[in-house]
Amino acid sequence: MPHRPMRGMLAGGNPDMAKSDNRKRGEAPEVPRWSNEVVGAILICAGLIAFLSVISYTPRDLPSTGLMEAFAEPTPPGEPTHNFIGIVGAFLGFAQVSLFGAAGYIVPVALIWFGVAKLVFDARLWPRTMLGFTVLTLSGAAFMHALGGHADDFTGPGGVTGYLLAHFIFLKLIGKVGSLILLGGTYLVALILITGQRPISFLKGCAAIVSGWIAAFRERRELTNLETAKEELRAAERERERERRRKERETGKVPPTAPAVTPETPPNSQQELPLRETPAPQIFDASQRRIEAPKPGDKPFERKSASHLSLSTAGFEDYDLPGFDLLDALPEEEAPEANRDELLATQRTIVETLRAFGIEVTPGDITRGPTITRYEIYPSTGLRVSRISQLEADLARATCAERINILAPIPGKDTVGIELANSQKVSVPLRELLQDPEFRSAKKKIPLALGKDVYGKTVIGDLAAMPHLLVAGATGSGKSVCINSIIASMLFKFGPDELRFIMVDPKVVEMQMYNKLPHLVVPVVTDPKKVVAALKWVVNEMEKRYRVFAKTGVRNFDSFNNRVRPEKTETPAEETEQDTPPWNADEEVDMESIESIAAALESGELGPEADEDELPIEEDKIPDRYPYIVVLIDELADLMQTAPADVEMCIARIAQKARAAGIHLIIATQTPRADVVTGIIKANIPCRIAFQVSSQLDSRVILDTKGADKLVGKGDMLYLPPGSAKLERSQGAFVSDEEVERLVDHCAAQAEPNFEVDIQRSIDNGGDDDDGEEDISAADEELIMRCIEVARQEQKCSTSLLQRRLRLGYTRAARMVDILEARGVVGPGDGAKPREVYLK
Ligand SMILES: Nc1ncnc2c1ncn2[C@@H]1O[C@H](COP(=O)(O)OP(=O)(O)OP(=O)(O)O)[C@@H](O)[C@H]1O
Repeated sequence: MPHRPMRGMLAGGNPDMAKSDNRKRGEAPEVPRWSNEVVGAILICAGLIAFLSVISYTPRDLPSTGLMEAFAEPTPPGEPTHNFIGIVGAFLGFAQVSLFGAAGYIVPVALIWFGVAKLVFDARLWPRTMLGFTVLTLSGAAFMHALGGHADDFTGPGGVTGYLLAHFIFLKLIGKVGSLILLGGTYLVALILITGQRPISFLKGCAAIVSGWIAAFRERRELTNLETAKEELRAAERERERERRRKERETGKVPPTAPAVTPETPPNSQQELPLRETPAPQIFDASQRRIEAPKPGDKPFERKSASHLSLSTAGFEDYDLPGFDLLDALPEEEAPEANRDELLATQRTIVETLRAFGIEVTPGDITRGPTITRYEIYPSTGLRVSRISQLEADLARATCAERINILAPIPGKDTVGIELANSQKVSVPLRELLQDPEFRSAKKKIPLALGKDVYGKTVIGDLAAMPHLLVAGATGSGKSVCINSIIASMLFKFGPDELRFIMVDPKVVEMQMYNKLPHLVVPVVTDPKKVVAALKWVVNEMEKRYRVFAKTGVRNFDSFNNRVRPEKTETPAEETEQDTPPWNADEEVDMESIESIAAALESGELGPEADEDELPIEEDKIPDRYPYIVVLIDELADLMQTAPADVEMCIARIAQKARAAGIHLIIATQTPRADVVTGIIKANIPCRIAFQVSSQLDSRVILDTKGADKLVGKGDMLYLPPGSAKLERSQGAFVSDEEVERLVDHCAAQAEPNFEVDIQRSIDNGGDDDDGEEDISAADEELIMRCIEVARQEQKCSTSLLQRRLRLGYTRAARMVDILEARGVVGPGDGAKPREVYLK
């Protein structure tokens, strides 16, 4: 019944109130009474007369005699009356205007309002509405007077009423501003009482309508532009076709009588756009295994011969690398094959949904990976691929997918990919990846079995090339499993003499099972306060390695380990250096590490270059080979809470320079916030793995782009390989805790944990290699003297000052400052301020 709300509004200002009013009157049907209609008609007529009188009122229509003389304006003789209602209208208009001023218009509106209510809706004259109109008229008149400022003149814009109310009450009591606020408010309240409408909702509604119009207008304009562009494209194609046929006719290929066929396409329709010629779609099931089972006792890697390792195997000669048997056997049964009909049905749904939105596409290949299936589509010519991405939510609804990811386009391809999670996931056991020839390839120095991509290709990273890795994802997304696979990958290839771990685990639970590993340099570090010390030790170790490289004339870790070693007992070192090339001539030249060492020498990182004696590396202390050092940090957030500046600085220093020294960092976090994974850390760790995160913002923190928020969890990951901007989506390798335990037990049975007591002490002491003044060499002593001289001259001392003046590396300069403090030459540190010098 359309009249009900209107009736409610007219009668009581509120439709609900009108209804309740009806209910109160009982169940009997309401019979309109003739008196209501008569009263209604009279009120409407009176209202119209009053309204027309007031809108056409002019004082020139008033008679300029008698009482009216004071109010009338002179009229040229013979001029007709202006008022629509004649002389009566002139008087009526005068009455309304002089009584209520500008608010005089409200009176006829009220009369018409009540008239319509009575006549059309048979409503009662609801007292609240009458009260509303009265308040509206009075407050309107008083407001106009207060606004007009005619303090003692009742011919002002508020009429007599406005004058009396405003002048004698409001302006006197609350001044002009107060009156305007109060009267304006009262006016608004009266309007709400009458109409039952809330002005804010009303304005909001209006704004929504206007913004809807604007959006529709924009969309129409965009569509028009698109159609114009397409039409131009089609015209150009037609023109080319005509030209081609003309040429063919001229060269005689087509008989001149043959009619020239022009592909006429009706304009303005996406559907009629030429669809591209595309290869026939195919279905690939990449989730199936293609690896043959290894023979019992097979290993991914065999230990290198003792002769090759020279002296480096001390204590680990009999170390036996783990074999495949330590991992669970791959299930005999293959994963269920993809259901072709189901895949084709989903593809049809995708194509039809897009078509329903006016986007014409051709279906392409379907690839079923272990976790997701990728449906490729070929967009028609001239279609903006971003239009497909905009329909993400609609495609998710149509395919009933929980999460959907649209690659528009698939990097390196001319198709758009729509990725949907499989109803049945196929796990990727670590063993399957280790059996892959790529894992055993000699090209990868530190192979890491990461997972399998949607095309079934194994994703094997090389930590030596990365050279550092950031792994991030929400809790439960598969991070720990990934870290375990990474550690296991390394354990399968390296003995404790070839690779050592420093594991940092502030959460205490994740890495405890590795405490037995003979590969550990020190037991798993769990105290966040000691982590900085451990990292500082790594920085020192890195710088020490660089000094050794400089001393032996090699450029990097590989050259050092593969160099021809001097016969210590027979040949003096100098002669050997002359006789043998410093590095293997067949090796590729690593310009980066050369530059890195040159820069390190330049900046004094490797100690003052002029004086060879100052290098605290003695020939007989140079080891035969260095092991890789892999620093694993599980939960960066905990460390960043304890000592953000130190941790960030150490990570940045290691990340910048450690590659050529054979030191690599793997950092994991479940808190991908910008204050944890800071810009400095990200800039230095370009290689990343992201597991599922909760928001696009988190994804951007890890990968600098969205995508990780669209992952489906449990090992579904995005991998940003080194030197590439192309993210690879894959299913992470799965290794169970039992498998890891078996692997660790195997390694532990081969060799005792060989913790470095000195390093542990250094970490306990705060990260310096030298614990105290006792270890200061003669060369150091001379340097200390030079530092004291600088401090005395400058009457201030800081690490950066010593770095600058004596061309020292940071660690060395910081150590000098500590020694000067211990000797009482300089005062204690005070933030960034230089220290006080006691020696005057
Ligand atoms: N690659 C994978 N394949 C199959 N299932 C996986 C994989 N990775 C993880 N899962 C499943 O997800 C669960 C959670 O994984 P995981 O413990 O690695 O998460 P997490 O991100 O480390 O969480 P937390 O930070 O709480 O430790 C595992 O118990 C396992 O069932």
